[in-house]
Amino acid sequence: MRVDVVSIFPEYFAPLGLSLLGKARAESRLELAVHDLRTWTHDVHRTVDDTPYGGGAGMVMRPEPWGEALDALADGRTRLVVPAPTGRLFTQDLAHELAAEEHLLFACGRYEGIDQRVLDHAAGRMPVTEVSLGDYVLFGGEVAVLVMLEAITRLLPGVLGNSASLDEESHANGLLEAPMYTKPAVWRELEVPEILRSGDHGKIARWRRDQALLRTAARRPDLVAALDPATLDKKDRAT
Ligand SMILES: NC(=O)c1ccno1
Repeated sequence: MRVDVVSIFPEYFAPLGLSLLGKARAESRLELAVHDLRTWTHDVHRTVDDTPYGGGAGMVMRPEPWGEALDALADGRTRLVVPAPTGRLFTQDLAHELAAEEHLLFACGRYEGIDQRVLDHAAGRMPVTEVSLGDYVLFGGEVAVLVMLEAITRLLPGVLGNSASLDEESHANGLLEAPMYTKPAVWRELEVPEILRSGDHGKIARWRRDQALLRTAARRPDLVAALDPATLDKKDRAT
């Protein structure tokens, strides 16, 4: 997978050299390049914004630099992703969808956002997806791209040491995962649930499934409501 990120604050992406993301890059599972939008400005002040038509507070990012940036970076494989509060909610399903793309081009808006014509013009030549991390507003798209990149690249083959983790974690099956424990068996008088130390893998699996259902029902009833009934067995229904 190739990823290009365009921002007026490319330094936000320095952490991308760390941890698994850095490993994915080092092992060529991920080609990543970060670009300064001002590269595509031509005035002495390297202007990227101006006042909004129709009035209103703040500034809007001008279309010209973005147009030139997309001209330079997009090709026939590109999917443009624009982090914005107005976007489609970012979920594990969307992370999987984006992880299957050949080329992701992230456009980090700032101020009040990017002139709408940039997205409209881009939509004539590539898929464009505005994506929101949630119902809140950030200073810009950079932090949202960091979050999305971590969620996406950990799904790429070979990036996680043990890909089985992907099958058991939260949202892998529509539920939150069960609580996890490790040694010592007793810590500050708190014991690891006996069932987890029983060695009975069938009972352990059932306990974890029950805990996942109970935890999800308590914290995210919306996820329970969205479950496909066909994925629930009789024991699930009894939980
Ligand atoms: N909610 C978001 O994802 C977002 C992106 C930029 N500002 O807010």
